[in-house]
Amino acid sequence: MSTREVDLAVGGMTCASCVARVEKKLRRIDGVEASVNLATESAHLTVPDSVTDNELIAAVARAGYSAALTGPSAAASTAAPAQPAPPSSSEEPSTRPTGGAPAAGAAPATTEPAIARSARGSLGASHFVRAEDLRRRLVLSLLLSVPVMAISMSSALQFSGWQWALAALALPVVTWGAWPFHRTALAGLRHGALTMDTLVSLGVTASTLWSLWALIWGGAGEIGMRMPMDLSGMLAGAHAGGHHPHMYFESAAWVTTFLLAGRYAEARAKYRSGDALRALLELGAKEAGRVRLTAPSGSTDAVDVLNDDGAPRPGTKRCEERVGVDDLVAGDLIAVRPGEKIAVDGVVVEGASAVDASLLTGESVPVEVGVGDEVTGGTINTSGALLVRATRVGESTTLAQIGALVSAAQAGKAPVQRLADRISGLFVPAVLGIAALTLIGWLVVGASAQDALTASVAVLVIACPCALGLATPTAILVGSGRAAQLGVVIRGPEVLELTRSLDTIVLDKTGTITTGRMSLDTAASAGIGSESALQGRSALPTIDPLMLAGALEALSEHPVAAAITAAAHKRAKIGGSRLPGVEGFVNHEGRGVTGRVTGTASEPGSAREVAVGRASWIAERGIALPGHLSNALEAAESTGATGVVVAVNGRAAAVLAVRDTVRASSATAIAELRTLGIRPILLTGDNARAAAHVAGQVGIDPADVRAEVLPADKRDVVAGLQASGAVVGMVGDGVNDAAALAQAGTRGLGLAMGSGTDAAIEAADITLVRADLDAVVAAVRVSRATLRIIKQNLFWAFAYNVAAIPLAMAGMLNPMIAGGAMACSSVIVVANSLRLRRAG
Ligand SMILES: Nc1ncnc2c1ncn2[C@@H]1O[C@H](COP(=O)(O)OP(=O)(O)OP(=O)(O)O)[C@@H](O)[C@H]1O
Repeated sequence: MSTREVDLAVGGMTCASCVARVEKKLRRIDGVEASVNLATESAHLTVPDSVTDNELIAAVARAGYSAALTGPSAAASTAAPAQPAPPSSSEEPSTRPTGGAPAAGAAPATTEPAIARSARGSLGASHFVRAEDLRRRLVLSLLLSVPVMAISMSSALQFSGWQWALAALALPVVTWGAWPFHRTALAGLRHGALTMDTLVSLGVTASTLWSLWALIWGGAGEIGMRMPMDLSGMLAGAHAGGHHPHMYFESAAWVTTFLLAGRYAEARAKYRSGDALRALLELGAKEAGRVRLTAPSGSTDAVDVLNDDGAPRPGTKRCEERVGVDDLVAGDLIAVRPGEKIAVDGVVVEGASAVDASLLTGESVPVEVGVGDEVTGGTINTSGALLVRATRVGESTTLAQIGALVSAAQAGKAPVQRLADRISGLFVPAVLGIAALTLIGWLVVGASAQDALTASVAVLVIACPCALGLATPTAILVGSGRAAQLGVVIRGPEVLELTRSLDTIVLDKTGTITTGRMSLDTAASAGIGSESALQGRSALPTIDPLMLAGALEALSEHPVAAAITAAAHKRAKIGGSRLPGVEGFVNHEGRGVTGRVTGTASEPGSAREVAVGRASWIAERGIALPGHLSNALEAAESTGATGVVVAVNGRAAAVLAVRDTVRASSATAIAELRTLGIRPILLTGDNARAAAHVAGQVGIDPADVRAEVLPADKRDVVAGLQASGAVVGMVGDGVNDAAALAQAGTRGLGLAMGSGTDAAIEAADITLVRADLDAVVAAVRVSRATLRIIKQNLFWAFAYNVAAIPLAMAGMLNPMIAGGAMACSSVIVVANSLRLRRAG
């Protein structure tokens, strides 16, 4: 059965039991897997293709909540949201066909750009509107509740007819102020759902109705009557006796006010914790200069206007127009001026410049790009003008994918949270039962109806485990938002849990501890002619091994290869020649490259078998290293360089030393990992001497260096450490690290450098947007802090409910104190989670 993923925005959920209810309804549809998140008000679903979006939306509606589609849908014709799109998406819907049937009527078609747009526009908007609404209700409730409390508590203020004034002041609070609770309670009840709001609404309604009864029929409304209320009376709650039944307007009003305060704090936290994600998405360009080409013949067909490598043909007319990024498609040509942000992921087809990717990767040095180089959306073109052909636009750009990863992390649920959801799903009926038992129990032992009702109202109000529902999501929201701010993208909340027990971190060398940008150290190399010697000659008697190696390495993507090719190109330029051609190129992963280098203009017809790679592999091929080359290799490696051997026609011809620089932050980051109780291990495919040199520079124990490990064996090193009981985190960047990253993820964590290859990022649990080991420390710190906060939050929520219910049953808790204390626990939980904004 083929399935698809769907994301819904779910409106109206207020408590953990709402979450349980929506999940239950969705899961009732055959084959549907649902994960609903209260904090992000969203649902992530895996559904069989046979189930339409409308069925899903209807299921949520049946549970008493609203739903609208926000994420991918296969069926464009059924993808219209159940409610009109929020007014924030003022732009007209995209009209570009997406391959699906056009959406019927005026409903906005959910084309990919439309989704991207709505994700950006509505992110946090609903939280903001909700927070504003709650703020208005809170302010009015507070203004009215203060005099209600003052009059109730001080007999000096109890003027003639004060009871009626009290009722007049309290009624707007318990009706309009508490409306958010009543509304969701009623919506739930229509479908037989008992949620946390049912409890709150019941508590407030019961105390209000009781008070109205007392006022009108019970004699409490008698003009001139006074009703002192002191602290002991409040604490004694149900036992505060008197000639007339008590009124509880002040309780109802303050319960509402406290709860509104808690909900307001929560809505604000949700809005603010989305800030980091909004900031990330804001990084993207909003507009771009799209270039339309017209051939002299008037044709605009690609074949007529573009040459083979995608650059405009000479003589074509260019016309540039400013368009929104949502209107771009892959294949569009985009002009990027100096200082402008690049709007898409693409390939440079014309021009050269330096691109500043610091926003995305934290790498402060701009990278030189020229024709054929890839550029990433969100980076800034600093110097020259570029013409870029878009390869990925909108949702598929690197930037959008990072954003999607962050929101997926926020929408997923940690195992601890599932537990909290399940518990609260059972909690409501249990509490209603306890409240009923309390009422009956007190009546049976002969208490007055007033005492019995007060105790049972206290149970209802105290039991609302709103704090329980907030404990995990708020911590994850704030924690993963904070992590994103620090350049750490966490794939899912379960990842947070894993960092707790992390005790070993395996660090790849090239590109992780070092920058991964290598250059040839000509002084340390041997067997290649010096440049000054070359300049005087027109043609070489025998072609230089560096040129042969450079020609071959031009076809490899390894950092070592890039360094050799760059040096060979430079030398070719000086000599006024070009790199020779190559046939039969083979890449031997983690070892080197081989191929046949064909003749140059000066030596037509000659061809040489060339191998470039690590010395041990060259030796395995039966090629011995003469003494002077062997000395050169040793000398280069002992200073931390990577030495590779060039063999021509079965004989070692040269040793090339390439050098990489250790990242400035690596040593301090490794020291900090140690203070976090994590043992750093260096894992590299490079030679043992270079590895030991780097380990010495950054402070890794020589015993913890694993060098000359082939890519396939890197996984085994991680597995071996795991077998010895270690919980391993692996940090890597290359394709050769992907398997080890995935292995680490089975019982620990895989962390990929954001500057690394897609394969590494795909395999990792955490992506470090900042190419710095500092980010690893930040990831561990934030994750540990988040987990600690989740546990504290759960403790507060549980301890509070468990301890308070018996008190309320015993009639020792006045409903007002119960409501206040409960709101406090929600505020404690939210405030506790907000502490994560400074974590890391
Ligand atoms: N294209 C290549 N040209 C020359 N030598 C190569 C090439 N590819 C690999 N090698 C040799 O094999 C060694 C191991 O390569 P591998 O890709 O496994 O690790 P690495 O990238 O150097 O280091 P790390 O494992 O720290 O990322 C390199 O140090 C180099 O000596």
